[in-house]
Amino acid sequence: MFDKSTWIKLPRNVLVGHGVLDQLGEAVDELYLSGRPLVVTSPTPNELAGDRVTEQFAADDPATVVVETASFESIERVIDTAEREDAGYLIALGGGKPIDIAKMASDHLNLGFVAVPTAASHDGIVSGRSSIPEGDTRHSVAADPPLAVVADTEILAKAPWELTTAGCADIISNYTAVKDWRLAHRLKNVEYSEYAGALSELTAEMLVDSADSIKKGHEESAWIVTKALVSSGVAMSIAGSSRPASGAEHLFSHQLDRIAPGKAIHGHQVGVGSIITEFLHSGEKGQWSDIRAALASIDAPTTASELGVSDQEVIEALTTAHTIRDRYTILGDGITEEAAIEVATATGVI
Ligand SMILES: NC(=O)C1=CN([C@@H]2O[C@H](COP(=O)(O)OP(=O)(O)OC[C@H]3O[C@@H](n4cnc5c(N)ncnc54)[C@H](OP(=O)(O)O)[C@@H]3O)[C@@H](O)[C@H]2O)C=CC1
Ligand SMILES: O=C(CO)COP(=O)(O)O
Ligand SMILES: [Zn+2]
Repeated sequence: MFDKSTWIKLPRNVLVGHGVLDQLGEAVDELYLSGRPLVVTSPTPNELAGDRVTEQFAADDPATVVVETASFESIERVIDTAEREDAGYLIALGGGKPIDIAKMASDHLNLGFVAVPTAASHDGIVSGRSSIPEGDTRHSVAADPPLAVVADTEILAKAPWELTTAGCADIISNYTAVKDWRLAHRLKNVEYSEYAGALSELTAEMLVDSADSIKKGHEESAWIVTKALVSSGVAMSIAGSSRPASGAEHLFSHQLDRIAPGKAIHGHQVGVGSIITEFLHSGEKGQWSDIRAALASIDAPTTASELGVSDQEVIEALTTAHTIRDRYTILGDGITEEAAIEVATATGVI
């Protein structure tokens, strides 16, 4: 008997381009949401665009909640505020932090949400996953993706350049994420989607091919990167997991978040992780130097010192990354300190 089935959840409206923030109200109207919107944002995005968002919903008496950390406490706060303010739907305005928090809160509340990214810093903008740290672990939780995404390249282009290069690096890391996924499929029978894997790789390839056009101060860069982030998020939605965009390079990054908190941003850490894990996959003659060159060409860090972390922190993150979650990768059940030092040295990361 044929017993396969799939359920792919995707946004209904995706607007990317110059000035599209002013079409947010129109994009939301088309979703037939009702009631009062609750804007979930963080301090800087709220200052930059909070008023431009709320004024489009003036007739519906919008409320705002400002969160500062990506944590389960922040999610609780948003849930409490939404209940107290009797919100009908949520609008996430900001980087990955408010978007992930709104995604989880809306899932809990059974309310729709709309994403308005102010930084092209990672591919969680569109995905049906939230990534929240808790103690010694990190939860990648399934949660419905946004009903609409409104990504204004004028705003994204004015965000700190590092946030855009982080988004590029998050996409470049798809190469190794897909290798890890295929490995886990072969060795551990993890379910693999050819379509999601191919889309994820194609997204990375297209970004690398456009690397010459990705330059500080050019709105075109925000356009290229945001389209790639959307495409990568769609790959995750098709897969029903973050596997197409998160392998051992992400485990390494999640560990660095714990070992050296606040020193480097997500996309930059996964980029450096990708150089290392590509070397582990394919050895000295593999494509690790192509990944390093692609990262360098868009101004993303390629070494521990450019990340602002110590060599020892890199080694600790590499040797412990496999413990952070149950996700089989090229790190297997862990690599030794000697192996970590060797690969980090051979790739010039330390
Ligand atoms: N769901 C998923 O699939 C994924 C989720 N993530 C998660 O996303 C988070 C990382 O995303 P990231 O975007 O870096 O995190 P943040 O939302 O913390 O944003 C990074 C920084 O940029 C600031 N910022 C945002 N927009 C602008 C702007 N336009 N101009 C100036 N500053 C701005 C923020 O300000 P302020 O401090 O005021 O907020 C913050 O300091 C992590 O929690 C990570 O786990 C990452 C990848 C994928
Ligand atoms: O960062 C991500 C994809 O780029 C999400 O991955 P995680 O599931 O590892 O949090
Ligand atoms: Zn990522």
